[in-house]
Amino acid sequence: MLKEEKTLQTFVKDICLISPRCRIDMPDCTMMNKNGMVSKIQTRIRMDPFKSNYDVVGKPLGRGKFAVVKKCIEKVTGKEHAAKFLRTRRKGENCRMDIINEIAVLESAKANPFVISLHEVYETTNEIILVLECAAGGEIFNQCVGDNDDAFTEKDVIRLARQILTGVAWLHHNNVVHLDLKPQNVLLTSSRPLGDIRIVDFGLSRRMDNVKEVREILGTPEYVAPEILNYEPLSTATDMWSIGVLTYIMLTGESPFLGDKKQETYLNVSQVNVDYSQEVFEGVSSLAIDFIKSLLIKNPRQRATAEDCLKHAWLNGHTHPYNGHGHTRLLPSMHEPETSQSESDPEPERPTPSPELVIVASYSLCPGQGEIKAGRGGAFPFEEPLIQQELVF
Ligand SMILES: Nc1ncnc2c1ncn2[C@@H]1O[C@H](COP(=O)(O)OP(=O)(O)OP(=O)(O)O)[C@@H](O)[C@H]1O
Repeated sequence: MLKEEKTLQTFVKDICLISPRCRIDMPDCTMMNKNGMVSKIQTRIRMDPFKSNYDVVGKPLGRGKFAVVKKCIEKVTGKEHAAKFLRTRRKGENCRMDIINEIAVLESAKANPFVISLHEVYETTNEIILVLECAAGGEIFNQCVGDNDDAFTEKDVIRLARQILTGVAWLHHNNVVHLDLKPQNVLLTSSRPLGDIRIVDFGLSRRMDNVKEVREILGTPEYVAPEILNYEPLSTATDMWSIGVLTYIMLTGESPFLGDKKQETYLNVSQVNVDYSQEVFEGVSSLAIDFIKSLLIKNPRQRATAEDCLKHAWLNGHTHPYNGHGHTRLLPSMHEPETSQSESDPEPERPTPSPELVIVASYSLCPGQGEIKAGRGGAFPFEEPLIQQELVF
């Protein structure tokens, strides 16, 4: 057995034994509001100028809707980090508490080897800066849409999926749900040689303990589970759906539910309209397909949990041989997204389009940042997260 697998197995065993060592530092319940957001952090927020302590280098590592992430070097140590600059005001509202919640989740997951680690926090008049471990290999998204030489082999996907599941099992065991797992939020410590995964972006995360029910409209259309569209309670199973989608994309390079219109995407999700054909899964083992099928199930209660998944035969050395290419898929060429934005600014806020679907009461969208092939032919832009609109308890 490989050393890394051994470590993973020990780690998973710890989780399964509900080891007290694995439990995250539980914040006082009074520090948690009723929608599962944590409002108390332990990290000291620094008010001295970030730039006195760090040099920002190169072009941005990535952008989100309200954040830009830049590589920086800590002056004292010479160590590389990723600084996430988050605007505190969004659409005219003070969103500081959302950022505090993100910090709290990162803090509490510091013992989780597959969650990005938080080094320091700074605050200025308009933004909060999270100084994070730098995941130099970038998003797994890039390798999902990369050409054949960059594409993951099934063996790669097995190793990465085990890491994602181990990280997520840990979160779930500690009552944390991520709610925005997608190929842009799973990073690599290095791309060549292929490194280890780091889960990022806990901006939508919630704690499920001491919360009766969380029903929110959030997530990214292609990855959201049917219960989100149906406005039903969210749970750890909601993340498991996204892992099913993520695995499908890593193995095939295709997004299983993506349609050419948002309505079509939503319909595909709510009808669990998935293409498991030979054509899409050329050279992929039947166990891999069986694994995905255990996750893309409409009823959240019937979906495999992260711990179930880690015991699945596909992740435990029972794969069938790969195709002759040693790659999981043959990808069409895909172009990089164009950007005319200045490097230092986060994406500008876009006007909220009018609602397009009855089942999702209202949501806002911003343009895609990349492209991936839709499950049913054609390349369509990735869609950005739905913005939470309403909470019901
Ligand atoms: N620690 C890191 N190391 C390297 N790159 C990173 C790191 N954190 C984030 N990135 C890059 O920046 C991008 C945006 O980061 P992140 O998803 O955390 O921002 P966000 O504003 O919360 O995003 P969203 O709008 O999707 O919620 C990521 O997709 C990734 O490409």
